[in-house]
Order: sequence, then C-alpha cells, then structure tokens
Amino acid sequence: MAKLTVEDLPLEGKKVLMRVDFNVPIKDGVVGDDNRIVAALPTIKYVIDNGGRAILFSHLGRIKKEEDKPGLSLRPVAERLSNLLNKPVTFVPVTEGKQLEDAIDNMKNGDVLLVQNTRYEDVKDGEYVKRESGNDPELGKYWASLGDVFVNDAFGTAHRKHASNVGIATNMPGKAAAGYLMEKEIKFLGDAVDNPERPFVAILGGAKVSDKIGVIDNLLDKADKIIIGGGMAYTFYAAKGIKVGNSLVEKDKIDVAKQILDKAGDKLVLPIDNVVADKFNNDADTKVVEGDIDDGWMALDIGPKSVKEFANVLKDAKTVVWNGPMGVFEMPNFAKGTLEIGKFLGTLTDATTIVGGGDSTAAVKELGVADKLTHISTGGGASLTYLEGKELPGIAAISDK
Ligand SMILES: Nc1ncnc2c1ncn2[C@@H]1O[C@H](COP(=O)(O)OP(=O)(O)O)[C@@H](O)[C@H]1O
Ligand SMILES: O=C(OP(=O)(O)O)[C@H](O)COP(=O)(O)O
Ligand SMILES: [Mg+2]
Repeated sequence: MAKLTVEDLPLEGKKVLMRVDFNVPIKDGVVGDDNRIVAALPTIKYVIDNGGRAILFSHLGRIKKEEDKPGLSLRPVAERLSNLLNKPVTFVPVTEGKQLEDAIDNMKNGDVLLVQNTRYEDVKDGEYVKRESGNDPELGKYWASLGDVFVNDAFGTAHRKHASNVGIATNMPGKAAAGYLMEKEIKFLGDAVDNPERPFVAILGGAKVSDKIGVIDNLLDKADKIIIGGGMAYTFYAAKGIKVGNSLVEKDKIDVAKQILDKAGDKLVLPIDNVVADKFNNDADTKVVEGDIDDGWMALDIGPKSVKEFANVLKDAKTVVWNGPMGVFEMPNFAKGTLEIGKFLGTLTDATTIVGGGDSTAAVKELGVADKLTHISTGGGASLTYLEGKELPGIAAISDK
C-alpha cells in the first residue's frame, strides 16, 4: 500500500485515535455476531502492546431522531471488546466535551477507551443535523485535536465520507494510517476482483436498497451475471409491473430499477418465487408464491425455485461476490434462502467465494456455512464500492507514505 500503515506511526505514549467499524447486530442490549470486533483486534492489540493509548471511534446503526439514541449506544460493544481483549475498556457515553477530554487525559499507556456512537452527533437538540454523516468540518477538527496520531481500520465504513473517518484524517496530515484490517481487506479484494477469474457472479440482497441499487449499473460492466435477492428484489419487481404487496420497495428507485433492467438484458437474475408472510414476524402465516405478491403479504425470503435457479447460475462461477442476505435471516422461518445459497457456495470448491457485509457475515456465521467460503469481508457497501472501481473516501484520506 502506498499509504501509511500503523507500523509507520510513533505509538509509545501517544494518544492514538482509531476509527473501527463496530456496527454490529445488537439485540436486547447484547452484541450478536462480533466478527467486526474480532477483526479489529490485531490493530488494537498492536497499538496497546506498543505503548499507545487507544481511543476508539465507531458508528452503530443510523440515528435520525433523539429516540434512536438509547438503543444505539456502544456500551454493549465496550463490554464485548473488554471480554475479547481480556482487559478493561473505558466507555465514554458522550461524543464530545469535558467528560470525554478528562477520560482521555486520565489514560495510561496501553489503555483502551471507546467513545460513544459517532452518529449521536447526527442529532442535536432533536434536530437531524448530520454532523458526523455530513462530515461537519468542525467535528472532524475537534476529534482530531484529541489525539496525536490516527489509525483508520474501519474498512466497513470506507465508502463513507464522514467526520470520524475522512474528517479526522484530513485534520491529521502525515499522521493518518491504515490498520491491519484495512490493509488485509484491500489486498484480498484487489487480488480477487481486479482481474476476476470468470465467470464472475455478483449476488446482491439485503435491505439498503436506495444505498446500493446504484452500484448495479457499474457492476453490469464487470460481472457476467448479477443475482438479486432479499429486500433488493422487490423494487425490481415493481419496475417490472409485478405486484409487491407490502414487500420492501423503494418507490424513489423504481425508475433506476427500470433503467438497470433495460441495460441488463439477461445478465440480471431475479427471484422466481418468494416466501411471503402476513406480518413482519417469525410467527406470521406464510406461503410460497410465484410472481405477484398480493396485498396484505410481504416477501421475507426467496422461495425454493429461486434457490434452484440461483444455484444454476452459480454452478460454473469462478468468482462470486455476495452482499446482502436473501431474506430476513434473523427470523428462523425466513433464513432458508440465505442458508441454501450459503451452502451451495460452500460446494464451489474451484471458485473464489467472497461474502461481505455486517449482516451477511453474521448470517453465514450463524447459519454455519462461513467456513467453506474463501473470504469473509467486514464490508458490504464498502466491498461493492471497491468492486465498482470507485475510490473509497475513507482510504483516500489516509496519509501517503
Ligand atoms: N425480503 C426482505 N425484506 C426486508 N428486509 C430484508 C429482506 N431480505 C433481507 N433483509 C434484511 O437485510 C438486512 C441486511 O441488509 P444490508 O445491511 O444491506 O446487508 P449487509 O450488512 O450484509 O451489507 C438484514 O437485516 C435482513 O433482515
Ligand atoms: O454495516 C455497514 O455496511 P453494510 O451493511 O453494507 O455491511 C457499515 O457499517 C456502514 O454502515 P452505513 O451503511 O449505515 O453507513
Ligand atoms: Mg448491514
């Protein structure tokens, strides 16, 4: 990498600001899959083993109103991190001010501190001001002022231009370095997809439709086939005039979906059938339907015919990149599509199979199919942006060597 890495920085006695991606699933105040925390440990350990004082920043979920904050505190993450490191982690429940500054002043070499969810800054006095997500210049400058050097290890957030990654880095010229995870992810993705072995198939699912649908246009030039499942599929259904019932659809993106369908021809593969439910609940009444989804029903998983069709498209692939679950895998009754696709990828022993994304990774791990895949990436949107051939702002902002 032509960028500074953590090994290029002075660490002994330094206040080391670190951006990590601890955007992990949390249920009832407990961390679920902790892959993203585990993935950041090598860099954190390197920093503290070399006498640095690790001051960690991460976002968690998305905060648009004051009421979003309590459920999106990073406190449970601090507890899990402390267990994993086997040492205390000081959690500071605020993102700025005296309480944070005092806590940093009190740190000793080798200590670890986790700052509250950086996206708490997106809402101030009840107003959605997006200081973090809008990369408010004052916020990046303030956070940068709290430390001596900066290490960005948040690959999963690298496609975002936010105050806690790009903002801090630009305010620490010559002192902003990449962590080990960042290096490892870029190296692996680069090797696998810069000149992918073909056929190259991308699988796109999940729920971040408006975020990720734009990626497909560029992927059409790179991939031989693009399979669309999960919550991403039904905006395409709507674009094709197929009834969607109460399924997840981004109305604003139906036109984009139409343009993609026009350009894609038979490159784009959509689900044939779906498991539909009468409510968003594991205990809902369900049935499998082909095509139209009636009012009062929502598609929460792909159906068995879709699994077969997708497997047929995947069977000869030499490179597969998958982001986004095929259904609401968090509910066992809607996990089958994701499980079956994961299992099938596991049988492609001649292919490079990459699964990326916070939730996709959690899914393949929970469902027990992760071990058979070539690479589990912490980044969903980040991997897709890389795949598109676009610059990742979080990485671009790191200091050159
Ligand atoms: N049919 C669907 N309807 C609603 N949500 C869905 C559907 N299929 C998948 N999802 C949801 O998508 C979420 C993950 O999307 P996303 O964040 O884009 O993936 P990743 O984290 O892997 O990048 C999961 O929480 C899952 O429940
Ligand atoms: O979970 C993330 O991305 P992913 O869901 O695409 O894997 C990252 O932490 C980015 O989160 P964001 O999409 O709310 O900016
Ligand atoms: Mg996600």
